[in-house]
Amino acid sequence: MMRLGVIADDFTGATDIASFLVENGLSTVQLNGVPPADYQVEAEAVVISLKSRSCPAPQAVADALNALEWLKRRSCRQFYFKYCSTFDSTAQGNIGPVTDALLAALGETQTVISPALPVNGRTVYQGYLFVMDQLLSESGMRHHPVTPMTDSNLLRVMEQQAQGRSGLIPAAIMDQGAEAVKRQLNALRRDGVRYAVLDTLHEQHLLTQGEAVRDMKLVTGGSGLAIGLARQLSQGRPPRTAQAAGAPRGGPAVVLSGSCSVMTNKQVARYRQQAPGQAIDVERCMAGDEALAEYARALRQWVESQSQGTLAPMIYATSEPETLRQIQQKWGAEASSQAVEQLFAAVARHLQDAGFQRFIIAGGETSSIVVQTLGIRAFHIGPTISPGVPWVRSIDHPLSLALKSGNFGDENFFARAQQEFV
Ligand SMILES: Nc1ncnc2c1ncn2[C@@H]1O[C@H](COP(=O)(O)OP(=O)(O)OP(=O)(O)O)[C@@H](O)[C@H]1O
Ligand SMILES: O=C(O)[C@@H](O)C(=O)CO
Repeated sequence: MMRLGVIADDFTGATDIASFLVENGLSTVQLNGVPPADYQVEAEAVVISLKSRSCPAPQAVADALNALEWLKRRSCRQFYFKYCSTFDSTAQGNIGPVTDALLAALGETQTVISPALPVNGRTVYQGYLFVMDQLLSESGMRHHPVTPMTDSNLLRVMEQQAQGRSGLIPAAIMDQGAEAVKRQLNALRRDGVRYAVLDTLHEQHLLTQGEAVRDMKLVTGGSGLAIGLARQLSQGRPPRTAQAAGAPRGGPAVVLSGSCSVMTNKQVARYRQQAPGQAIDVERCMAGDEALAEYARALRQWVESQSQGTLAPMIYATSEPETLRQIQQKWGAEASSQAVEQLFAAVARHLQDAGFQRFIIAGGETSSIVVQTLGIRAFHIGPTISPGVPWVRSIDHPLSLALKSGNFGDENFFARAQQEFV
């Protein structure tokens, strides 16, 4: 029985929520894009990952409705629209239009807005979203290159994007428990409020929210609300059974790091002291298709020659901001990042052919391109390595992957993913 269908607006965001679902007892499969109508999946929760976060609203709406249709055909009982815990949306914003379209398609008039993930420092108070100790609009997100967030008030942001009105369920009501939250949701509904923004200061608030919305047809949020909801749907079942299908295989492993985030830079620096590493030479990626193919073959040979140690060899494009700035100035940001992605794709394909079975990958775009290249359409979600980063096991191929969002994980992530789980 499919209890929950999640429509996620990006790839590592999908893996993030899937990880919280299994950790709270629901067996979960992630699908990369909407599969054909006859594709069979056995799981209590299904997460469909889209690439719609920075799309224009009409495209994002069409993708979300397509995913909804697939889930509805499987008699899915409840639906969850997953967006970023920092509410990333363009100036034209597609979170509002997608929410409106899903509500209309399900014949519903109200949903909740809950992006919070306190374990990663995202909280909501009086409807304002905080990143650690800063308002969203005063955090680094105000400079985001694609989705700069200059307003932290979620009621306002929603009303600017969507057709209906927003209302708030404040922390004081959240503290009173699920029955009080349900009463407030009903009161807001009577007042014609379509989007109820949920204050969230800590995990207990997420558990209260899960109980309050367990019968709501459509919920929306980051991955935190999934903690509360999964606890309800699994009735508190321990995670071990749900995670079993995604447990990592043994076999040769490699680390591919394509993120330049602050945390990934720290992780790469630490791992270089523990295992063999090879930095990517961007110039060789930019020298045309043949040179790139030749470079990928050379890297395959290097990885194979290094894979006798206890920890997997690493290939990394990860660079400090100043180095990256120089690369981008010389080659162009778009062209250099695409060439690096192509190189990772080619190397991953070679290593798959060479029998590598575990890929540890850093960066959302990098993960997405590698998964696509390896021909992975769906995977079971396994045990959590760090909050929001699980091991996953492909359904279509004998492969296990750890797909890390740029800023997620601790400094020792790459080594821990291998030492503590296989
Ligand atoms: N040295 C480099 N020179 C040029 N481009 C690079 C370099 N290193 C990485 N890139 C590119 O930067 C982009 C990083 O995006 P990616 O989504 O993989 O990481 P991220 O943004 O840190 O992760 P997330 O999206 O999970 O936050 C990729 O397109 C990658 O190819
Ligand atoms: O919610 C988050 O912060 C993450 O799942 C994410 O979406 C990162 O892209």
